[in-house]
Amino acid sequence: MSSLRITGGVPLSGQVTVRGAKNLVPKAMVAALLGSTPSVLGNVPDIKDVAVVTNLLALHGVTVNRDGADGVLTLDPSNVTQARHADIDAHAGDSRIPILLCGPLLHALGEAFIPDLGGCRIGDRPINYHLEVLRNFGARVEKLESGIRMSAPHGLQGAKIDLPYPSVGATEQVLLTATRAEGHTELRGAATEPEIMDLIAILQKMGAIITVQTDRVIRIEGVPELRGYRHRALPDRIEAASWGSAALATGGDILVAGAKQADMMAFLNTYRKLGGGLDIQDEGIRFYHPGGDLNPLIVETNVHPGFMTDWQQPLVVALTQANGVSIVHETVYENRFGFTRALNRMGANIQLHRECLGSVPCRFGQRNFLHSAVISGPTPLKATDINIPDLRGGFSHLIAAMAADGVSHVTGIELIKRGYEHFTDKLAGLGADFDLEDR
Ligand SMILES: CC(=O)N[C@H]1[C@@H](OP(=O)(O)OP(=O)(O)OC[C@H]2O[C@@H](n3ccc(=O)[nH]c3=O)[C@H](O)[C@@H]2O)O[C@H](CO)[C@@H](O)[C@@H]1O
Ligand SMILES: C=C(OP(=O)(O)O)C(=O)O
Repeated sequence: MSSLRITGGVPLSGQVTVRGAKNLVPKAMVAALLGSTPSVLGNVPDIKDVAVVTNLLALHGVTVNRDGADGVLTLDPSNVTQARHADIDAHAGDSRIPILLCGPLLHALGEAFIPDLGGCRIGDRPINYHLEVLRNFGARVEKLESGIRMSAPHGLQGAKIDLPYPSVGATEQVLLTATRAEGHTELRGAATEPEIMDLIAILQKMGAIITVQTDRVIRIEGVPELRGYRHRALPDRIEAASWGSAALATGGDILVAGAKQADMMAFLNTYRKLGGGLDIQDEGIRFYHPGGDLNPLIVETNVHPGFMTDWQQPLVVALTQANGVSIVHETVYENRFGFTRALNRMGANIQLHRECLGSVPCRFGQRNFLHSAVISGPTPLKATDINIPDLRGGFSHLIAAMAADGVSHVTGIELIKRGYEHFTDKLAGLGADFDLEDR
């Protein structure tokens, strides 16, 4: 397990490049299973979640060839086969993606098995919406000791589905199942994140008929066959925002090449109100600390087009340096503030509350979840030893260590490789002072 010894106090300055979005690329890879011919996906980052899905697809007979330099994947689904449960379980890693293989495998093989899911430990993260959706399409769902087995002996039929919450994964579940189902599907309460729209674009390239209406309604007309696609994945708006937060927290200046303004509007507004400097260009976005005080803010996470939940953890580190009291109301996950314990050990002043401290409708009020944070600043941060808890909390710990006075020892950095491509190379390129230790 690798660890980092980070000497803080160095402003991060320079340029990084973000490539394909962690929250789109693995789904696009799964979509290739629906095609009768090979697909080609470009702008693919070298991250662990892509490696996990590559292995899972290979277990099911899909050949995945990668042109490493350009990040181009060629996926050939012509020999799809059922994989052994034990093999799937061993390769599922800490990814959320296996659940999305169900629809395509049910179409291709009439059966599917998914292991218990991984992903960031930021709440219970049930899959009840997914299972309900698949039952609505006609799948039989059986809970096993090690996961869930599904079958669709009579194929899959279009359905009317109303999601209780605009779940990204459940929306993807519907899209990946309905496009080849018999008949029409109407989805109400759909998520509309940029990554969802990019997946819809991919499916349309394959021959799917998908209409995105107003008020989160999506209609899909099932077709008997889909063909392979050629697509360049949209950039990772979460990694871009993470580097922006790092620039502010360390007093630096980072040009994020590839960052796409249209996907980050809510983040950019918040960044500007916080007092961060922005230079929005066609090829990327420059994030910088302009000097002077940072302004305290009230930030409420929400589904798109609101402030994305994955943006909040790195931004909280910058809020610890704002001149006053800030509030973050996390309305998407019930347990996403565990990472603040390490920040408080470093000298931050973050108090967690069970109340909804904001006006965004939230499922967690009065349910004993510490899902609102009150952050008092500015507080100088002191170096400490940190073990990374999850992907975004881990990146926030890296930012804090780089902003802190002294030498921090950060372990468990493998988790960060799930969603940040070559992040130690990028940190070195930005002037960070650290040593990588392999244990
Ligand atoms: C791999 C990937 O794309 N991950 C993203 C995806 O996660 P993921 O798709 O897992 O997130 P969802 O949008 O489904 O989850 C949102 C909320 O719905 C709840 N829920 C979800 C499904 C379900 O069956 N039952 C249920 O109750 C979750 O517990 C959570 O409280 O969207 C999240 C919200 O933008 C992001 O933070 C994740 O980075
Ligand atoms: C929660 C996240 O990822 P996942 O859903 O893959 O755990 C994230 O990217 O912040």
